[in-house]
Amino acid sequence: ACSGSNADLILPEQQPENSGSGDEDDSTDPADPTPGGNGRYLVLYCSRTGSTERMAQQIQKILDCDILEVEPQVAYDSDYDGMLSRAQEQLSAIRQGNYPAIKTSVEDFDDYDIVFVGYPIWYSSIATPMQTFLHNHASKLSGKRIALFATSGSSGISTSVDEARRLCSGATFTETLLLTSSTLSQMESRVSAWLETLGASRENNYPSTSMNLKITVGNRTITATMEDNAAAKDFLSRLPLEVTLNDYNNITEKIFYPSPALTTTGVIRGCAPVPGDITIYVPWNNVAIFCKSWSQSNDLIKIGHIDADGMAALNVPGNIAVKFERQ
Ligand SMILES: Cc1cc2nc3c(=O)[nH]c(=O)nc-3n(C[C@H](O)[C@H](O)[C@H](O)COP(=O)(O)O)c2cc1C
Repeated sequence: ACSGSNADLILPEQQPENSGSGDEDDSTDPADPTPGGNGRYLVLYCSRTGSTERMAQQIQKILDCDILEVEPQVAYDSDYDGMLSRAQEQLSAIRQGNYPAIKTSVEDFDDYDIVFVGYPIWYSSIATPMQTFLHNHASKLSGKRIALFATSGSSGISTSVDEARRLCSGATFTETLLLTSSTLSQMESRVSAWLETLGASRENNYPSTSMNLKITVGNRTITATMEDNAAAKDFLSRLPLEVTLNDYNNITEKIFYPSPALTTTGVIRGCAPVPGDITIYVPWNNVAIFCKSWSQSNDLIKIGHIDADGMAALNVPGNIAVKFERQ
């Protein structure tokens, strides 16, 4: 038999149901926090021995955003074996729908566009306090982008991603980041690279009240003002965004399909579009920027309007590559 070079791996990752391959990032196709302003980002984490906490602090340091620890009602066991059996009991209770109590709750997530959610992997699952938090806040997290990050001995993250998706079915999930015991030392570079991939930066960490868009079309920059509704806010939360606008209906509209579709839940419908209106055509989930006026439709939601003479840059035939950014 091979001599076990992995013999010192900790126990839990040997669980039969876990074939986690370790430290690769699993891409998914996608209050009352401590002071620091009402930024676009919130970092939530739970951590028993500090690894996930260090990762959370690293994210917070780069983004200069709010951070909040999710704490169990009853403190973690300092005894490792004791913690293993308690975790197993709690995980099986959760399977029966009984979530262990936690101390932490958040009033709402209105100020945040991306909520970072970090946890240690326990038996391939999300550590139990975070499972409770996600369960308790599922409806409040609906429509938010959630960026999962985790630490583990060596297990993969995919089982826990599936759990999070089940717990918060109304949220959208970004690419994730996992650090295992063998990659923890690369925390700084891995976290920075990940945040870059997500388009999360300190510069973007400002209140989501700015409704102004900058749109780059070739070498022209035009601007737009967004509506104050959930669909427009969802659009703003996706920025920066580079897309190709296609002609529709003989250049009546310039359209593209956001993926995933923008939220339209609870947003008042109905619009008689005029040139410059940025809308969502609800049956198809496409964004349509109107170049010409069109008749009133209850399937349209207005999410913004191109300012001043900006439409001159868009009202041209053919496909146009554009970049939307916050102003
Ligand atoms: C109850 C429990 C279960 C664990 N299960 C696993 C596991 O299934 N796979 C794994 O690789 N590591 C497992 N670990 C190790 C932790 O995931 C790892 O040490 C993690 O980095 C701890 O994060 P923390 O310092 O933020 O608490 C487990 C640890 C505990 C306490």
